[in-house]
Amino acid sequence: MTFPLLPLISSPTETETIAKYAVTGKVLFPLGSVTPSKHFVHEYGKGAAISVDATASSVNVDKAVELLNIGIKQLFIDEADFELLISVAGLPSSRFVIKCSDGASPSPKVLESKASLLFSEPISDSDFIQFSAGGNRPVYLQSSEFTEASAVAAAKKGYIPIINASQLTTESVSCNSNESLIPISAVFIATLTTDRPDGLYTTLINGPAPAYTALGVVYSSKESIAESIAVGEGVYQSRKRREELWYKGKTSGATQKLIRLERDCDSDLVKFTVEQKDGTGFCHLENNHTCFFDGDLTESKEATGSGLPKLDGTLIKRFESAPEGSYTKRLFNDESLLVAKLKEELDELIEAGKDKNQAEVAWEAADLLYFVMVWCIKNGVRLSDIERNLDIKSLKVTRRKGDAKTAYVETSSSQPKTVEPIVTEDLYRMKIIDSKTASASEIEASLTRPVQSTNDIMKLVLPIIKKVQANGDKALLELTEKFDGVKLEAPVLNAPFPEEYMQISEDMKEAIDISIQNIEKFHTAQLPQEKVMTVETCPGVYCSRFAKPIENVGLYVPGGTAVLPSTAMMLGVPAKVAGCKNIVFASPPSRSTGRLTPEVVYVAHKLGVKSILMAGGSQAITAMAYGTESVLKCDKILGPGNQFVTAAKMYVQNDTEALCSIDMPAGPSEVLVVADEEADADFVASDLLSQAEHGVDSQVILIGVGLTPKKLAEFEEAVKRQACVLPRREIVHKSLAHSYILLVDTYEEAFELSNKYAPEHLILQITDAQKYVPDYVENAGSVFVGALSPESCGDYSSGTNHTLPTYGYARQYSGVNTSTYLKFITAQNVSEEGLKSIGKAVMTLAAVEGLEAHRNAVQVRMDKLGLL
Ligand SMILES: NC(=O)c1ccc[n+]([C@@H]2O[C@H](COP(=O)([O-])OP(=O)(O)OC[C@H]3O[C@@H](n4cnc5c(N)ncnc54)[C@H](O)[C@@H]3O)[C@@H](O)[C@H]2O)c1
Ligand SMILES: N[C@H](CO)Cc1c[nH]c[nH+]1
Repeated sequence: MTFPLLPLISSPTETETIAKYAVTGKVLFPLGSVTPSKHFVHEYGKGAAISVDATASSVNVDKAVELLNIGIKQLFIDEADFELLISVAGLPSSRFVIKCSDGASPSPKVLESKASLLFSEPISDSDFIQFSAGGNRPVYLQSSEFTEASAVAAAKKGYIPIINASQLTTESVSCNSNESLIPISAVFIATLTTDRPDGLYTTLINGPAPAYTALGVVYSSKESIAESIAVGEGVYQSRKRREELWYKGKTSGATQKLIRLERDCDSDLVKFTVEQKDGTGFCHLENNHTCFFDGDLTESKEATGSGLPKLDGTLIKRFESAPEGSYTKRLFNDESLLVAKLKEELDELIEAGKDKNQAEVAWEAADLLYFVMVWCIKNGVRLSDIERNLDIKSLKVTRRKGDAKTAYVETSSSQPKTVEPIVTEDLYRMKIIDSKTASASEIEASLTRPVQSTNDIMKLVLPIIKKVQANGDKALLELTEKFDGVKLEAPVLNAPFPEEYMQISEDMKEAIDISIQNIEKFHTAQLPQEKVMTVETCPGVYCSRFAKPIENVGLYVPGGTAVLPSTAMMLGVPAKVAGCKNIVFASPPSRSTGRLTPEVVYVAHKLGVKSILMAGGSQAITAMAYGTESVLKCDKILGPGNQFVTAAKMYVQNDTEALCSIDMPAGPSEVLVVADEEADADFVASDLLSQAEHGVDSQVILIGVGLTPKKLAEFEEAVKRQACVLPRREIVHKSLAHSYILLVDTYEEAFELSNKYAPEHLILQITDAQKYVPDYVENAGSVFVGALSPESCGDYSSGTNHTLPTYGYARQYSGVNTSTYLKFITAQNVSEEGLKSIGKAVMTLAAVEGLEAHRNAVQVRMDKLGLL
């Protein structure tokens, strides 16, 4: 446990005060005094953890993220802000201290979280035990009226008192010249216990970062601890002479600077972190830095620890006085040599990794780290500085994308071009590309979907396909357990489906019924107008075409990150309208219930589905394509899904053994919204977000036509405002990171870009939107015309289908429709008159192809009829 006191320091500029109380390991600044900057914690922390008190004025999500991202350990907030910052924005609760209202218990949500608590009055002992979760959760007590007695009493009870630094002193009780000040040593000592007969505290002495070497074990008394804090040095208690304090190094010169003071979990062991005076060790044996070392006569006292800390210690000595002619000295003096070595070693490390040779990677990494450390020491940076930066970075709550800068990206013609990585810290910001100033390649890159490497996915999917082909139902059960965490007895649920599997509310039934009705109406209208379409192409030649449903269809209803009963309707209704004989659903069971989504089962029941395969991903597609003991082999597989689903669909449609076709590659959802100055920012934002929330690989594009900067800002603000309160904001944040706003001057330009992108959904929130449809739309899965036509209507209830081509396939594919479930068969009936009309033409063409039997098939008939 750390020091049982948190000093409140009025400003980060009070560097002396911070240094004085850094022994506690933590400081608290008021929000108003903090101007966040990249190196804030490094510059102002003096090695202590910095927290910020924002209870006086509430913080918004952006500010909280900014503070946490620069390495602020904890943010003190009012309980009223818990909902927005933690429940809604999803920031990690462990990074907050919640100020609870006087006299009221913290809400159950707060108590279920990992947040620390702050009270302004002591609470009852039983509440303390409950709220602190038996001592696991830090509980702070803040009061401007603390006296030494009340601060000590609070610390003894287990609180961490927060006391203004102006009320504190590092002087010991006996020397405290100002009695109104509270000695921090008194608070620390009050919490200690000991079961030693001499009343002393066993004390562990540790070196500082980066080695944190245990130097030795000594003993402390209350007096020695108070004195150590007062003089800022290592002072301990001599066991032989109780009246004497042991000022470490007083005679030998091996003094210690006190860095940090802590106690262990049951407060009977004290830990001092100290820095030995340069060139000295702790152990009485001359060449030993620490007592836990065999020592040898050549060992230098400073080069402590092993690995990087040892290298750090050695290099700093070499930097100060490297022997002439040593390689390290040469490196320190010859910068171009050092830079060349850094690059050379990095290349060698990369090469070693390509060969997957572990011993060689470790070897080369050690070389590289050596040169990196030389570079850092030359620039005045120690290993402990680097480690501190790593620790600060580990406190970030949002990260940059981590893409390499363009100069470091290997480009090959097969790779889509990328634009500069998005390096904004803003959570819900889309990158803006102004077509007037952006290069053609930047515009093109903004219209490029996140790359999905088919090869990489195929490597994962192929073993699954093979497994299901070889082991059928057994493989399905294993894979469902592996990927969906559900252990099933059997992989298929056959109709009639048990009532208990479709328990849904009346409201839900009504919503499904209305939607099915509309989808059915629209898809029935798509059936061929006549049963048989016949054309007399020339006298006596009757050509006709009629449609027949595909007999067995397998419909995939996604169920990974969201349950999509709407997709069950979109796929099932047209199958029923087309007249498919056997309709099979496949959908992964829910992790939490281990069952199918009841709404999906209800839809299946309403549409007369034959069976439901309780599996997802590529295993479900394989089972439907090839069939298993209990899964019917399907002639066509339809439905959207993630990359594993899409990859498996692509595979089976190319395998003649499967004899199976697919609807289209329908992958991650996407939308392109065209909006002008008249558009309602809230409508536009809601449409963008409704697709961004589908999955992290979803992409949304906004094309702004003739927007003023004010309007653009309104759009951005609306996106941010709506996004931060969405339950799936984590997904939204990730998909917005590869989404763009493109600015153009004219509607024509907007449609040109949109047609190039070929979006799954195109939403037109522009003046007179209907005027542009259909003439301006060349490529799109489905179009939503006008401000009052949100895409959600098409997703669920208007009647159009939501299974649509993504990834630019709208250039050549249509969305799912009734004819997707039909095959069209042609027929002809040729009369004598017909043979007269075309017989000679057929014979002439057959002859030129050298296909005599073809020619003869006409000739024998015409001969018998006497037509030749
Ligand atoms: N284009 C459209 O018309 C349309 C319509 C609706 C949904 N969608 C899209 O469908 C997708 C649904 O994806 P989803 O993931 O939520 O559900 P999903 O049902 O497609 O995939 C979930 C399955 O993936 C498999 N899986 C997960 N991790 C795996 C791994 N590491 N290796 C192998 N298999 C693994 C599991 O079997 C799991 O059951 C989303 O991208 C959404 O945007 C598209
Ligand atoms: N927008 C998705 C098609 O890309 C379909 C869907 C289902 N549920 C909600 N939306």
